[in-house]
Amino acid sequence: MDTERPVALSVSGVAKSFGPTRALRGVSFDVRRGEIHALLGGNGSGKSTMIKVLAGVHAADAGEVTVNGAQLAATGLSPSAAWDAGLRFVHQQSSVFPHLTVAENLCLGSSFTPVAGIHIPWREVRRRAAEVLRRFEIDAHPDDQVGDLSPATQTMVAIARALQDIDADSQAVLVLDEPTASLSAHEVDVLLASLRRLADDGQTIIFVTHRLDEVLEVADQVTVLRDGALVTTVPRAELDHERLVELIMGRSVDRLAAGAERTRAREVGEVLTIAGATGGSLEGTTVSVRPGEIVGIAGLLGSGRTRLLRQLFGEESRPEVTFELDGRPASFRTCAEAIAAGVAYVPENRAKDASFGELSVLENISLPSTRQYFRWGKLRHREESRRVTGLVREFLVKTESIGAPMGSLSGGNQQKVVMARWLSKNPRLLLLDEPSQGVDVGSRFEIWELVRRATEQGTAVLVVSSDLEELAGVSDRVLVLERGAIVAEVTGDEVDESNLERLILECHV
Ligand SMILES: Nc1ncnc2c1ncn2[C@@H]1O[C@H](COP(=O)(O)OP(=O)(O)OP(=O)(O)O)[C@@H](O)[C@H]1O
Repeated sequence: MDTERPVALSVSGVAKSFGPTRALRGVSFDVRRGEIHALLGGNGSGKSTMIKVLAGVHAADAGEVTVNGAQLAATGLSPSAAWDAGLRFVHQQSSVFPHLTVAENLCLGSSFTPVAGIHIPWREVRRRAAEVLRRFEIDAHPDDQVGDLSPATQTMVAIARALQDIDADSQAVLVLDEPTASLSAHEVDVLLASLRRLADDGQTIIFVTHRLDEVLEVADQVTVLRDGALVTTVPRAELDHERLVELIMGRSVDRLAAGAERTRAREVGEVLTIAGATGGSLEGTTVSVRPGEIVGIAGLLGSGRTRLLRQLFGEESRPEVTFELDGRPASFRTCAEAIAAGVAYVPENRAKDASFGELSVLENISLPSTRQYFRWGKLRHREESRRVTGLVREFLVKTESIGAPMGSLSGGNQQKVVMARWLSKNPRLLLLDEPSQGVDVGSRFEIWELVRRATEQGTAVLVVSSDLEELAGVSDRVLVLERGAIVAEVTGDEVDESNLERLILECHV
């Protein structure tokens, strides 16, 4: 990267505390025009806080932000001042309006203002939206309601919305908070290629990610935070995977190698059987999952992966598909029925579907287990606290205390709390949707170790992940889904990243 290029964004001495938590400790770094700058750090290291300070969501306690030469106090930056200075954001929680259509979302976020008086020129709004969708290769229709789209597609719409009016001359700084977290490999490629194109045209981009391969592929510069402090800003060319991990975690960490010592299903019999959901060469067959088995579910976005998990958890029904759990019919009508039968579900959108932001970490972990702490009509607080404290430690949750509200935890730490909640219940069937999303490189391995320990007790696991390296690494078998049907099964040595990628695309044709 050309160090002669002008500095587009300069962050200087930014500090922010939440009570006793020092989320940012005087962080400084520069981002040059036209570069892709990765902002990295472990869970709770301060990345989101930094972005929220830049966006004017949190007032910093100290520091300055200079955007294209205009100096702003980080202590008093408002959202409108950030916008006027040219900062654009796509936050972890999708920057979209779920109840509006794609066209309406794109229209609201653009400089295109319908000017025909009281009549909104819908045809023009839709035409424009269709063009943006095409440009960003988003598989959606202008009239689709955004809330009905998968989280991945919603993220794509949010990105398109932030980027649609930005051209090389506008000198905006685009900040993306984990834009690829729920995207499949193909979508990640599409997005990274678009970002590269934009940067080559002079667009400045900052992005946060836990996927280090992306950083090595696309970033020009890398800034690493640890415990709220700046570790370093370095050119990507000076880094490899191991060095990056060391910078982020402050120690080396084994790459996810869960496949190497996978626990084989030991018990005989089947925990789960699925009938009526097969197609292609598997049409008419029944799929089963044995105790202790980790079965991966692969497929393109919209192939029905999440839907299958939701059906199993009683959140959706499809009459032609039937399940049996331990030999008993298990087409649950409600989540309560599923939980009572020993099913646990960690959904993809944990903030919306699995967390109670106002409730404490303790309550979030204990909720489905509260009954076990009652003796003679009294809640045994001490026993509950002791157990939750142990889980928080085991799951590497970074929190001020177990009484802290869930909403005060960083995204990755909330994910760990949801995992702790369900794994501690020793479920018979564990459903995981993108379990490593937002979890840092140091915690992934440990989380999979905990899942593996559950499988040793006989828990059967169904896992959806867009990260095919991870899926191949952790799964005993992988089922490939296409249009809601299980169309292929990959076993043994065939369970490998490139094989899965090829098969998914072949099944899609
Ligand atoms: N609103 C808040 N109230 C209290 N503490 C907060 C709040 N927001 C963040 N924190 C704390 O500040 C620290 C930094 O959190 P932040 O969300 O910036 O981390 P992060 O690097 O984005 O993590 P992740 O990778 O998990 O998203 C954490 O200890 C977090 O618990």
